[in-house]
Amino acid sequence: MEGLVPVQSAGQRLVSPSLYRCIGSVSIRRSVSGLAMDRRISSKAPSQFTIRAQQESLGVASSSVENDVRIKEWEVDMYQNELAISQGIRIRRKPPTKAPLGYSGPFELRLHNPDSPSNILEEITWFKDQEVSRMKEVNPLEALKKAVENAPPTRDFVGALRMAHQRTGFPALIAEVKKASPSRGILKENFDPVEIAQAYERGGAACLSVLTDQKYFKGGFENLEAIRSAGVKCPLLCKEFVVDPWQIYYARTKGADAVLLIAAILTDLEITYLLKICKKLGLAALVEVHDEREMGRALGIEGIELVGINNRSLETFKVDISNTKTLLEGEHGRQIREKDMIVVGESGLFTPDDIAYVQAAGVKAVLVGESIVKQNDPEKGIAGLFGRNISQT
Ligand SMILES: O=P(O)(O)OC[C@@H](O)[C@@H](O)c1c[nH]c2ccccc12
Repeated sequence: MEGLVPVQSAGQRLVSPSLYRCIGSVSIRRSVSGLAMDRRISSKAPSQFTIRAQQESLGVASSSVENDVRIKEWEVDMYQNELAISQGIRIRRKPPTKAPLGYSGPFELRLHNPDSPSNILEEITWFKDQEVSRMKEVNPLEALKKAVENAPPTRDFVGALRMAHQRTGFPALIAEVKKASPSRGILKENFDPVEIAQAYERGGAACLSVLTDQKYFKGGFENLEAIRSAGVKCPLLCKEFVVDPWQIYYARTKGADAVLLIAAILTDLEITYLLKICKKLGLAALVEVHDEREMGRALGIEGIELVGINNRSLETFKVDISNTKTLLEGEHGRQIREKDMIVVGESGLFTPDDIAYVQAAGVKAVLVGESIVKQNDPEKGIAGLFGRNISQT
């Protein structure tokens, strides 16, 4: 990684934060192609010193140099999109922008991309990108890193799932604290996250999942914090749309024990880096897949312990619990057993038959929101979902 264009030097930023991200002392780029691009740019892009020297000696207008830098930034974003597409990722991470003035290069021939989001997942991802930029200004990464040093230790999310599975003989339950969703609207009017979390814990949940997205799920980081400080013992999954390492640090400071990484929006290299950050911070990571291709990608990434199979497409909202079975058949299922990974069956589970169905398919855990959060008494909701009391077996 040496020899990169510096992220910042002499108090003046040469490239935008979207190009380079700092994790500890290591500067990383957002994509595999980015690694190649780093080399390309580092050999071509002048240092700030050189830029200034050139400007002074040649009298070149600084705006033209800035435009060159803008072109490079834009091109890198385009390369990143190409890489994501090559991995079967349909979600574009940012709205397409027109090439900067004076651009000539490999993307000239590219067909025009529609500039409105093509589905809800893409819309959420675009919004998240801006939201995170705003949040970063209030809470810079350096401050979060300091806060993490003094944060209480995390709880063992994966261990809690394994223990509950052994104890009950059922898939371990990750019970979701969820007020609303774009597909189902408001699920519970009088929503008290702490009360719900405590009821889930009494009902035998192994872990909890807490939606922190405000705009689309009416969740919040304050819910995560409140549940944590109310003395709930279950490990907590921060249910977010992670597109930036900063969000992982932030989740850790707010009491998360695990985070969600959605394969539909992250490249393999991003998942790899984010897993490393999770490990460094003592967090578990639930890597979510929805189709065969994403499952294949997840199996090729080193260090994944928990894979979630979402039965709901985040692009179309279609729910089909046979997705869990399909993705666990054949070679993928064999590799999962061989690696002793825990598979979590996610979404659309309502009855003891549903639980039995995904268990027979091979899951050791389930992630359930709607069917239990909607009940007047979520504790009883859990017993209804499993067909028996799973709190003391
Ligand atoms: O409410 P359900 O159908 O039981 O689903 C829970 C959970 O699987 C779902 O909320 C979910 C799965 N993956 C996500 C990613 C983002 C937001 C939400 C989700």
